[in-house]
Amino acid sequence: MALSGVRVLELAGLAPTPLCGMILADFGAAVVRVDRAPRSAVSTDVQGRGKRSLALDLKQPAGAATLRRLCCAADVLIEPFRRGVMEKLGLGPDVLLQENPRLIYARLTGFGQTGKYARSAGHDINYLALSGVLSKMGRKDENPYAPLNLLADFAGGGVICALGIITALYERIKSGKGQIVDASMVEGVAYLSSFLWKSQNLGLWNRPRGENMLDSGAPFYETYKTSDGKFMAVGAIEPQFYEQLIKGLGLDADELPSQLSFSDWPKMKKKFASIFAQKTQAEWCNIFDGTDACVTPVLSFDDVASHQHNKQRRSFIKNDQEEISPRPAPLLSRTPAVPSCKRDPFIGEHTEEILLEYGFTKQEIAKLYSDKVIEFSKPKPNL
Ligand SMILES: C[C@H](CCC[C@@H](C)[C@H]1CC[C@H]2[C@@H]3[C@H](O)C[C@@H]4C[C@H](O)CC[C@]4(C)[C@H]3C[C@H](O)[C@]12C)C(=O)SCCNC(=O)CCNC(=O)[C@H](O)C(C)(C)COP(=O)(O)OP(=O)(O)OC[C@H]1O[C@@H](n2cnc3c(N)ncnc32)[C@H](O)[C@@H]1OP(=O)(O)O
Repeated sequence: MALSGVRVLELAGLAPTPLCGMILADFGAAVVRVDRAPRSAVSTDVQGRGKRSLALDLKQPAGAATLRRLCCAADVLIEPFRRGVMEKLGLGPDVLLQENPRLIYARLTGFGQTGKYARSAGHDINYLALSGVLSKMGRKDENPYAPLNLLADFAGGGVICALGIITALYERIKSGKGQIVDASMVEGVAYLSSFLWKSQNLGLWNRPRGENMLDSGAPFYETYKTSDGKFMAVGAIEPQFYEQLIKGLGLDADELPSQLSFSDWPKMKKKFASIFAQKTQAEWCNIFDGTDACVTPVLSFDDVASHQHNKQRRSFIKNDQEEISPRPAPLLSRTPAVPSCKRDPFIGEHTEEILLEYGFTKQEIAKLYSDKVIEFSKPKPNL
């Protein structure tokens, strides 16, 4: 796989860092999740695919020293804490990069390492708000609306941080040097919104929130309820595709206002809604599948893996526990990701094997264990 041979230490955190680590693991990196000791009963990391777990108490000097030693033999460290936490533990980049100048030290935070908010708590919605992007989201006359915690946490956070790490690894081939990746989710999601910034002069966003073409203002870029309580998504922007939408809906273009007549959009939405409400989702799929009308079913998580297109591409996978999840993307032709089929690791499940692999002796491990610096967890056999 593309990242085989790359050793990653991921300090356990909430949603974004686990995704970043899982992406690297899916593409072949050996990812160790460093969990807290004393450990909580259950890990909150549901994105532990392909990782191993080491439980380590970083608050004890011997625990911090253990991490320092691990970092000497690692390529990447990902830390998910707010500004100053790692420095307080004596694990700041100045220390770790001095000991291993090749280390990529990735800091995945909400607000970044500098600035007024660097030490403040926050979550996806706060980062999205500060990026300016949240102000653009939501329907007409409603408050801004955060689309789950997908944008800041995962797109602007986990994925952008993975991009930073891979870029730094690539650069290291030339320079031989590691560096710090300061991945702020505010900036990550702002960067993702470059199109919004750069398209302002096109008039795409001149109207209030919820009244523009791509923010649920337009009748041809909207979701509609079907007679069986499901939904269809319509994205017929270009005139030639809009024409096919109109045809599929059984309307006559000559009797309708022009596609870009803003003042007619609310009326047209009502018209489209009443038509979509007359047939089931499956019936609309029969009409629109195979056309360029840009009309697709809004699939539920129950239906998505069995949809013909997704099945044909094997876009969803099942692990040993029969749990379905999305296959890693994108597809690389020669060295595709090979996601692990095993269950996620228990906290501390691989403590001993990881330490041995990183050069600790059995005696050193026994001492760390008796000093309660590390913990082991053995999976219980199935009854
Ligand atoms: C919207 C999302 C968040 C969604 C998360 C939810 C899905 C989950 C959140 C709570 C979960 C539930 C809960 O845990 C209870 C149940 C548990 C059960 O097992 C499962 C069911 C639960 C109901 C469970 C269900 C779900 O999992 C939850 C609902 C986000 O936006 S995520 C993005 C958050 N932001 C960031 O990641 C940005 C950077 N980080 C931060 O800003 C802060 O870390 C943050 C997130 C604000 C948290 O602040 P906090 O004060 O808690 O931490 P830090 O200041 O960073 O300091 C960390 C301290 O921990 C010490 N430490 C770390 N590792 C170790 C170690 N190995 N050993 C010892 N000590 C360690 C570290 O030294 C720091 O100590 P100090 O505070 O003394 O300096």
